[in-house]
Amino acid sequence: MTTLTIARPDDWHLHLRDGAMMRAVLPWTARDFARAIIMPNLVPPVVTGAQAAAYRDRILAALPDGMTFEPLMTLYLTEDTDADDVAAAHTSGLVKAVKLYPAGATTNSASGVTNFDAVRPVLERMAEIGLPLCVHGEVTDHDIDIFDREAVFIDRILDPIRRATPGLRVVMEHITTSDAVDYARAQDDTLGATITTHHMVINRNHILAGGIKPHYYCLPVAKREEHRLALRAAATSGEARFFLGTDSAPHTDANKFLPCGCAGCFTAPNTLPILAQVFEDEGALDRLEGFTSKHGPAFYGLPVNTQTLTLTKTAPDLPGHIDTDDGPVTVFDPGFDLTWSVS
Ligand SMILES: NC(=O)N[C@@H](CC(=O)O)C(=O)O
Ligand SMILES: [Zn+2]
Ligand SMILES: [Zn+2]
Repeated sequence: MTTLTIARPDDWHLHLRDGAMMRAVLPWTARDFARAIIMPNLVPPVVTGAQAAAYRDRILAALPDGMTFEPLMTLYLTEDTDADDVAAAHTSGLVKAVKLYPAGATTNSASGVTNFDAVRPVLERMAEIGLPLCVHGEVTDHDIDIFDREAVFIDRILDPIRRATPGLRVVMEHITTSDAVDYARAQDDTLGATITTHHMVINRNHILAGGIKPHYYCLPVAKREEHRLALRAAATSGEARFFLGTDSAPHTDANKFLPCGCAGCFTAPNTLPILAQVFEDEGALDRLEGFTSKHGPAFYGLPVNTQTLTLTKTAPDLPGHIDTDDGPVTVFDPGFDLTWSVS
């Protein structure tokens, strides 16, 4: 196969940041994706409907002329979140999901949730109105090994929340383990799971063996090879519960190369060429469209994009880094030559 035309993809988990960083990264997403679920972990976080509306306006104002892109806004769940404000933001069509960060789990999660009982009223309201909860699924307990934090979160937090809140639609974001794949497969269609580009490509050796590679450090951290293989199998399986959320999370190189460097891989520019390669290697190119363009809209109850995107079998011309007014940002290096380009 030398060309592949698919419904235009969406990204169901994206960090666009704000200001200079947003201006630099937004065109790379808008180039290949029609819509994206926009993560609310700004500083300060996007907590209220009014803040989400203002952020949406800033995104649209930063979109270059001639490009179209629809930001799907989310609210950052805190223990003080007002259920009425959430419901109003949903009813108006502004907000498509609420994001749960366990406090301290990841970048800019300090305002997240520590006491999960405190957010019960909001979760119950969300179940009533059909508003999905997107979850960063890691516990933050210091006595839990960082490689086990996702599996422990499923048992201790996620499953109890789902049992206590029947009907709540939940997206397990950026899953990294076979435990998460197995859990997702055992649930009904109120549960979806996003898989990133980079977690299908790297395992923990890529980060740690032969010298530390800050550009491969993200959260949840990449796990053993058996988990990477489980994620690739899930993504390429054609099962509707699994869909693309790149978690493209730009940080300047200066912020990656610190004694305490930031977590995140910047994959917006080359996600589609990488995914085409992964799906081709797995003999599943015919399932790429489901993963990038159909399963996500079905979960969120949105139409599939009517525009299309065509991939052709030629090496893409993509930058190794992009320049921003805050400094350079390195693009995720998959470690193999790309053979598919977006035409
Ligand atoms: N994935 C990451 O490693 N980082 C994300 C936060 C997140 O999605 O957890 C970020 O905002 O930088
Ligand atoms: Zn996260
Ligand atoms: Zn993220």
